[in-house]
Amino acid sequence: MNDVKLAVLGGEGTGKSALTVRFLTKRFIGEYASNFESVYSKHLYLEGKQLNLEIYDPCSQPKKAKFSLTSELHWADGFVIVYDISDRSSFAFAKALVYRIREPQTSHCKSCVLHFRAVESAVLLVGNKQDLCHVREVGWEEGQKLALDNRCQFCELSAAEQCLERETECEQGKSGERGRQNLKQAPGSELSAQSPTWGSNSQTARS
Ligand SMILES: Nc1nc2c(ncn2[C@@H]2O[C@H](COP(=O)(O)OP(=O)(O)OP(=O)(O)O)[C@@H](O)[C@H]2O)c(=O)[nH]1
Repeated sequence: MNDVKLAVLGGEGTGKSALTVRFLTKRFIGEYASNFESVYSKHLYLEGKQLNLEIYDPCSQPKKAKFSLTSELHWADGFVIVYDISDRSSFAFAKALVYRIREPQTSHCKSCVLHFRAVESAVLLVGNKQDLCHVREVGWEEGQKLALDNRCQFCELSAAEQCLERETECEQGKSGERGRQNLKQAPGSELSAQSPTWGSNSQTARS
């Protein structure tokens, strides 16, 4: 079975936990305790292959050096960078994260070390809270451009609701279908959460 490690990063309150839990359980839970960072584990099938997916969901640590990302770059195979489409500052934060991951000096990242050549990490840029498109501060085109310019995938989503319904209401909400994950849970697969083996605040995972 292949192991795939994903780190979910982004500004405070952008919905990292909501998206992670929605993906894992198909449920939206409105409020989370944000004091702990967690690594969730799940078995699933993707394109006929069985995967053991580990997802790192950090807690927000405003005082932490925001863009060092050293531990994450060593640990993760790929990154999900989340911003809130109704919060422009969260887009600026996401942009800085994308630049950090893509900057040439990031040659010590896990995938580069593994392959002894400049293999890039996969990055998915997610504009969350598409249901708040009536108070949108970041255009769909801006997200798409940032992604294209930095060799990332891009989608807008709402962890809170079905995007398809919202698309009919939002002039710019054309990306929800593209953002759908084509991941299928393996029969008998298990979801579990544990503390990360690295990080500055390795404590009990939230439930
Ligand atoms: N309207 C709306 N609210 C959302 C959505 N996703 C998350 N939220 C809300 O946004 C707030 C923050 O969500 P979290 O999932 O805790 O965000 P986070 O990025 O994990 O937060 P920190 O860990 O504190 O940085 C909560 O009140 C959620 O209910 C969404 O798609 N739409």
